[in-house]
Amino acid sequence: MSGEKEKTSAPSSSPYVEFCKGVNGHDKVLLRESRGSSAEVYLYGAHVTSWKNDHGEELLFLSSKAVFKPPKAIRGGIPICFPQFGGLGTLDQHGFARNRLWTIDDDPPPFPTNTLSKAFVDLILKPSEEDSKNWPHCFEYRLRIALGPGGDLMLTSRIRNTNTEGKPFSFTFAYHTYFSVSDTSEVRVEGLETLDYLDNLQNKERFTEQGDALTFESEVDKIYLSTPTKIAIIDHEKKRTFVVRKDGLPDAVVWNPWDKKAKAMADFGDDEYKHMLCVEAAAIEKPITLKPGEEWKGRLELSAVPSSYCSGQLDPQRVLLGS
Ligand SMILES: O=P(O)(O)OC[C@H]1O[C@@H](O)[C@H](O)[C@@H](O)[C@@H]1O
Repeated sequence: MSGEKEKTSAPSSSPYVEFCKGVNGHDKVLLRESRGSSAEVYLYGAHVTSWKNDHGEELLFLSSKAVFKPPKAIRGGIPICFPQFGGLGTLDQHGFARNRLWTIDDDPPPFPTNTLSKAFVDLILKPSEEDSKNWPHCFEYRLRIALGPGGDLMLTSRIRNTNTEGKPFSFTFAYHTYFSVSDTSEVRVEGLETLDYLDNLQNKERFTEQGDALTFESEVDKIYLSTPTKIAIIDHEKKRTFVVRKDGLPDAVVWNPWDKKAKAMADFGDDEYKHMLCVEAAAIEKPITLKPGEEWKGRLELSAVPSSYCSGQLDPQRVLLGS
């Protein structure tokens, strides 16, 4: 509009994207969609800590004991596990991306897909000197976090090998999503039944999931292999179904620490395991290998849809096919 001074300071806020301070003065980005849904992203870890629907209801679990202080990763939301999932390598558990300070990517390369979203932020991570000592590879990790007009949350990771000496590198990866649920014992996960999994509680031994949808009554820590691109988490008490859509991420981790492990974690409330479930879109069994100049893309799309589930009346195919 004429007469209005254009803001020159970067980054500049808009009705859709606001740059502000969060817990302990950490930089935070608020994404808002016109119908009322929102998300919060900390630059520390490129960590999504909140995702709310257009009624303002929180959809992600964030521990009341979460520590917003480096080098600890934030407990809850969506930590990024890169370049290593879990203890599968020489790095610290889940790699270093979740406890590094990311920066705003002001000039991201164009996105091939056309999104209608105006509420998005582009972040970038490049290795520090210390990272290069522990993991001697050059990379650029670009992450776009976007809220769709209907409130869907979309995370797109683009990781490029920028080694100049012709060296390839391999990594494992996960979007470690903590979903907020009314009661973990009442939740069902559909889309993983009959698949093979590695059980982290039994030395990563391989088993095949039997029977029906997954339900939970004790600690679970499983890596499901070659999973479908859609997984549903059905919370009948809340009458809500989360649909996880993923691309480039063949595996899916399901984790809940249950009571004993919950008590052993300093940044997790003793009873909080009753209200959370991690379903993590991942690439673990077959590490991703990139030659110099190559780029990998891994995309996660989360939606929360109202569901009127009554036990025994649900056709899993209908949830997964979205009809
Ligand atoms: O405490 P962290 O490092 O955030 O990890 C939490 C859990 O993350 C899960 O992804 C792993 O499968 C579990 O084994 C692990 O305990």
